[in-house]
Amino acid sequence: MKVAIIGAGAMGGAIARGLISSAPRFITSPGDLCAANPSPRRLAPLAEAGASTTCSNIEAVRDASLVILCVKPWLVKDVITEIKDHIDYSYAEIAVVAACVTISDLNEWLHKESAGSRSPSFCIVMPNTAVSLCKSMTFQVNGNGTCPLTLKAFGQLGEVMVIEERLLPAATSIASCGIAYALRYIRAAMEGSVELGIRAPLAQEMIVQTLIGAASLLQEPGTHPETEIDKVTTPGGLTIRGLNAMEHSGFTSAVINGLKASTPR
Ligand SMILES: NC(=O)C1=CN([C@@H]2O[C@H](COP(=O)(O)OP(=O)(O)OC[C@H]3O[C@@H](n4cnc5c(N)ncnc54)[C@H](OP(=O)(O)O)[C@@H]3O)[C@@H](O)[C@H]2O)C=CC1
Ligand SMILES: O=C(O)[C@@H]1CCC=N1
Repeated sequence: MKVAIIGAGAMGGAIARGLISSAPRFITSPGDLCAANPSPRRLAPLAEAGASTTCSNIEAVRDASLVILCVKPWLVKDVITEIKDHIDYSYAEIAVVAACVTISDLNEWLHKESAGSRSPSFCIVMPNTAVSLCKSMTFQVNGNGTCPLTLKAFGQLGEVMVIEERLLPAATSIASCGIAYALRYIRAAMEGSVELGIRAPLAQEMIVQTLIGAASLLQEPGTHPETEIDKVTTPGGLTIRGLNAMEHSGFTSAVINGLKASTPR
């Protein structure tokens, strides 16, 4: 089965690396993947990993069963116009990875006279950059049909939730942008650690393991962040002083404001 990735930038490249590393679970071998990008420099590492690469979007989508479109949102319409006549709507699925496009936009852009009234199977997919390590939180909004190939592909690349379109803006902010917010917390904690005399690489190791622990605690059934925080905060102790100082600096408000600011309208 051929998978085409159109746009091999940050996200397309990460998806390609994730699919290659998870072979043979979705693609049988790296050669089943064809990545297209205008500048060859993005393609070189994928070619080295065994994927087929091309600067022609049309060549990439020919005979593909799954087309994953990963270009900037404002290019989606033009790229669809370029490739749609070369995609066989009778079997191919189209997964569009782009913020701020809607199912209604895609319905209109994907329509082609030659297909009569046949609509392609398509969906919007919103992963985060951890797809490259198969640890993404990905959302899928189906436009037409259930898009089982897309679900299976992204299921190899982490967790997938099929959601309603109305939830996608918030979900994008929480997880696709949110991975950057989590990383910014880590950077902030590293800066604090350096001020406290810990070298940055050692601080990074300490903080990352602490966050893995925190996330793992919350993966246990029936728990909640505040329940776990209560276990840490000795009355009159150290942690509550730190938490209160963070709140005086607006920690919770900063996070809420950030999530709201990055929710597409
Ligand atoms: N980055 C992220 O974490 C996330 C991104 N997204 C979505 O993914 C999409 C891609 O974003 P991102 O990967 O960050 O952006 P990038 O700019 O990193 O990648 C876009 C790629 O598309 C290529 N490109 C430009 N024009 C065309 C074209 N006509 N045909 C084929 N490829 C083309 C670019 O090539 P060149 O560099 O040669 O111009 C570039 O490699 C966006 O719509 C974004 O909303 C969604 C979730 C998370
Ligand atoms: O910042 C952005 O617009 C893209 C979409 C979600 C994550 N990155």
